[in-house]
Amino acid sequence: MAGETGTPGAVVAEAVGLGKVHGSGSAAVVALDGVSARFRRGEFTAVMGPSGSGKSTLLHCLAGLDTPSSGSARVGGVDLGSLDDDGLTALRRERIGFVFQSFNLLPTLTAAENILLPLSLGRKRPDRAWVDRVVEVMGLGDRLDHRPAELSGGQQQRVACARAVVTRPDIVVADEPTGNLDSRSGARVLALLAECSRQWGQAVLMVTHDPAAAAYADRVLFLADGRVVDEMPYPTADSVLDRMRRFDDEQVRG
Ligand SMILES: Nc1ncnc2c1ncn2[C@@H]1O[C@H](COP(=O)(O)OP(=O)(O)OP(=O)(O)O)[C@@H](O)[C@H]1O
Repeated sequence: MAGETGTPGAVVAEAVGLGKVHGSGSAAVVALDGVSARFRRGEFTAVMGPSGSGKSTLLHCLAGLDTPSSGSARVGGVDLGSLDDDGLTALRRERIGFVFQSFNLLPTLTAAENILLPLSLGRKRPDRAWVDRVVEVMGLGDRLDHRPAELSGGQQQRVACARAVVTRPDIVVADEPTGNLDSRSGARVLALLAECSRQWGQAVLMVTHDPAAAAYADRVLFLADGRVVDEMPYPTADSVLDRMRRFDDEQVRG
């Protein structure tokens, strides 16, 4: 399986006709309505769209954190729906890295212990050179012994990023990773995500509302009402902003 997903440009994650309905009866909300998309090794994808368009739900389904109502989510050729709880936990730990807006660090552990946590949970030996490189790119060398409460928001998010990539997962999913950060910390996090895809060959999937953040990606998928409505390769902040304005105009006219 590692060989299959190790080739540059290989599809490492895929949404196939993904549908998700939250709730039931009169309270049912269609969050995803048949989303199909492929995510390749070395490709950084930003997911954008209005509030409630299904961005987080798509990320959660692809990361095995939510179960689709129809269609399938695949990572490394494995249909997540075919796995039992233990299989899903192992796949998430080994193949998927997560970065959330809320950091989700363990408060009693130091930065170094938080970064190495996925390896210790998987009983894997750290690759020292790799860990050092991640820590260097994140600029965390002098903060490793600090606990989360002793770190700034930007530093905490960089620890969360380092933790997400320390196992060299096939895919890194980031849900508004810069939403709570000042622009300098945000730029650092985005630079790491870009390096993950360009230098280290991971597929990176990031939800953002910020055109400047999306400009770090190789392409943007635009969602509306639970569907992929457009895709933009080689985005710039201006081209993304322009596209978003046209969506707004279309909605007003429609
Ligand atoms: N657990 C849930 N129960 C019920 N409805 C939900 C649940 N999670 C999401 N939804 C609904 O599904 C739709 C899609 O939500 P989702 O969070 O995926 O959108 P989003 O594009 O990420 O939004 P935002 O940009 O505001 O974060 C929304 O209408 C939302 O209210």
